[in-house]
Amino acid sequence: MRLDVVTIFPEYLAALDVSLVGKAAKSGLLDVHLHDLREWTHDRHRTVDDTPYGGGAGMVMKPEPWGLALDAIAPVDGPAQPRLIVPTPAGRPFTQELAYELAAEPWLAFACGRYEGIDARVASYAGERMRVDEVSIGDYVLNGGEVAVLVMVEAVARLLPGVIGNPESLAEESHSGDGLLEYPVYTKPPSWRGYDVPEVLLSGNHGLIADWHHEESVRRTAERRPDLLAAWGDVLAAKDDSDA
Ligand SMILES: COc1ccc(Cn2ccc3ccc(-c4cc(N)[nH]n4)cc32)cc1
Repeated sequence: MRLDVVTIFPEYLAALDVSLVGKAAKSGLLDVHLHDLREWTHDRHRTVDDTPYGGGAGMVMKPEPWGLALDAIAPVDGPAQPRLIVPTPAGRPFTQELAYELAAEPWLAFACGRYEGIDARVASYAGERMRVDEVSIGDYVLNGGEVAVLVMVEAVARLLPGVIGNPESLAEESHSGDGLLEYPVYTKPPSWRGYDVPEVLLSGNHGLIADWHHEESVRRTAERRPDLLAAWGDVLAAKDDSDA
């Protein structure tokens, strides 16, 4: 997979060279290209923002540098186009499902906005030749898109074959598809500062352990994410109807 990231703070994305994503990049599973948006400015101050039409606080990122950046990275007459991901508080939710979808793409480009966002015409212009998704990583407000890109790149990269050591672990994770949160995990020692590992996990009885895992997942989901449990209940009800 090729990844292009355009930002006015390329140093923010240095984290992509670390750990899992860094390993994927070094092993050729990921081909990461970082770009400084100011490369595509031509005034003395390398200006990337201006005041918003319609008034309002803050500044908006000018469309011209973004248009030049997109044309340089993904030429109009090029053999392929990337899927463009634009982090924004006003975007569609980033979910594990979307992470799997993006992991199947051969080429992703990420546009990191700052200020109050990017001139809306940039997404329209890009949309003429590539799929554009405006994506939110959660209902809270960041100062820019860089952190959101780090989140999404990590969530996507770990799904690529060969990136993480134990692919089976992907199936058991929270949000991995059964709709429940992950059960609590333990390792040695069996007793630590007065806290003991649940007996069942030391029993070697795989059936009881599986039951305990499921019960703990349901308990945690009911406690922390009742919204997921409601959805899970609907799935079960639909399954019962179809089995009836
Ligand atoms: C109109 O309201 C605002 C508009 C933009 C901003 C700052 N900002 C600029 C670019 C940018 C990209 C992503 C995000 C973001 C994404 C999520 N889930 N939270 N925050 C924030 C971003 C603040 C507020």
